[in-house]
Amino acid sequence: MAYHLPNCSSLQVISFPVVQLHLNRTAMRASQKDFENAMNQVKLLKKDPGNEVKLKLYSLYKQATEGPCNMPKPGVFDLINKAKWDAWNALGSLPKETARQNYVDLVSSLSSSLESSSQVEPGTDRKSTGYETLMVTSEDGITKIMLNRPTKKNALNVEMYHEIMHALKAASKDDSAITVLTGNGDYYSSGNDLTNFTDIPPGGVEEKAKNGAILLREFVGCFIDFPKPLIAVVNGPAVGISVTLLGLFDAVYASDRATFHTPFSHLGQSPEGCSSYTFPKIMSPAKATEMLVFGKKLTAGEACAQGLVTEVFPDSTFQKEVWTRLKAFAKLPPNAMRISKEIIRNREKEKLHAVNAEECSVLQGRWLSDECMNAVVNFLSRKSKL
Ligand SMILES: CCCCC/C=C/C(=O)SCCNC(=O)CCNC(=O)[C@H](O)C(C)(C)COP(=O)(O)OP(=O)(O)OC[C@H]1O[C@@H](n2cnc3c(N)ncnc32)[C@H](O)[C@@H]1OP(=O)(O)O
Repeated sequence: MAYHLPNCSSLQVISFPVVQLHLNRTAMRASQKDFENAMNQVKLLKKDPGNEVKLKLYSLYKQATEGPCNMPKPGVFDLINKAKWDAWNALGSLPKETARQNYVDLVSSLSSSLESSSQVEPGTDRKSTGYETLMVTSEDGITKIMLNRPTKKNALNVEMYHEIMHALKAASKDDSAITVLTGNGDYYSSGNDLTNFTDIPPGGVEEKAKNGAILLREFVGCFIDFPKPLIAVVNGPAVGISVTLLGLFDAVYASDRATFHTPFSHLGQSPEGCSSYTFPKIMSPAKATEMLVFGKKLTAGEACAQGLVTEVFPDSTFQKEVWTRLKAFAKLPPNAMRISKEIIRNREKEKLHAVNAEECSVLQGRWLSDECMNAVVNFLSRKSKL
């Protein structure tokens, strides 16, 4: 069974074997017809039901067709197969007939809740921007880069990292005066997409970690080098790399609903986005340690008091107030703003690139640690959240 498909989301990674297995089964029994109908319905679902549900479907399918889990437990690094094994094994000695019935019931509930959904899938207008994971617009002198995976809390998958770099490079050359990064939906961003860890290349986890470090270094480098005023409009909670990068922005406006959380130790990881350098400078070494080492989550007000956030607005008026202000900023002479940013930031650039390189190298090692692997497995098998 192929568990890793190049350039596929984790959702496909898990759903594919389920569908393939379904197609291979031909044995007929009394309620086999309903079961087969349900298998076909799964393939027709228009909206992705999410990994948790797909693991449930997988486990029920296996239990219904093969009985209790009889496979050896996959290794800790084999994330997808381990999550699937855990789900199947958790069904214990559930009888085959019950599993089959539960599978049919689950598919039926999914069909009614997902098929009838009139909610427009976010990103449907992506053809107008050419991006899969972003909405990029340019008007009133402002290029707005909006993270657009709201159903995933705007988690940054590999494609999004590349698209943000592309959008920043384009914005640095377009005729807008300022550039804004914000999020679509209730989150600003939940940080690195933890399913990025599941697509292991032929060179194994070492190659995966090396590629991740190269990508991260290039990604953060784009923020260090960005030449125009760069403003974050933090519309909701921010996690991980979406928080650390804020130290490289020129202004950060936040809704009072936003929170700022960098749970690196909880994830067996270490700081990135130059935060090991910018945060102690912005908020003092001790306050930076509380955030980056102990994972203390800050409210928007606290982040403002620490200097990470420029100003906080009530959520009810956030968008109106912030965009009015940004439109006024965007009318200022663009060359003067660019030159002033340069004089404020340029003497730090070399240092920031060196910090970025060091952080990426340390993280490369962290990604290979048991602490990190276990945290990712726990999230993917839904044993833990932040
Ligand atoms: C290569 C460069 C690497 C750079 C290094 C970066 C490091 C970091 O950014 S570390 C921070 C990583 N982020 C996290 O650990 C957050 C993990 N997510 C959560 O703990 C929770 O999802 C939450 C607290 C952010 C939100 O909880 P809740 O409101 O209960 O919503 P759900 O958990 O149901 O989430 C909805 C949907 O979104 C998926 N999702 C959310 N965050 C992530 C994520 N970071 N990675 C992958 N997927 C994420 C979640 O799985 C749900 O999906 P479905 O189950 O398919 O509905």
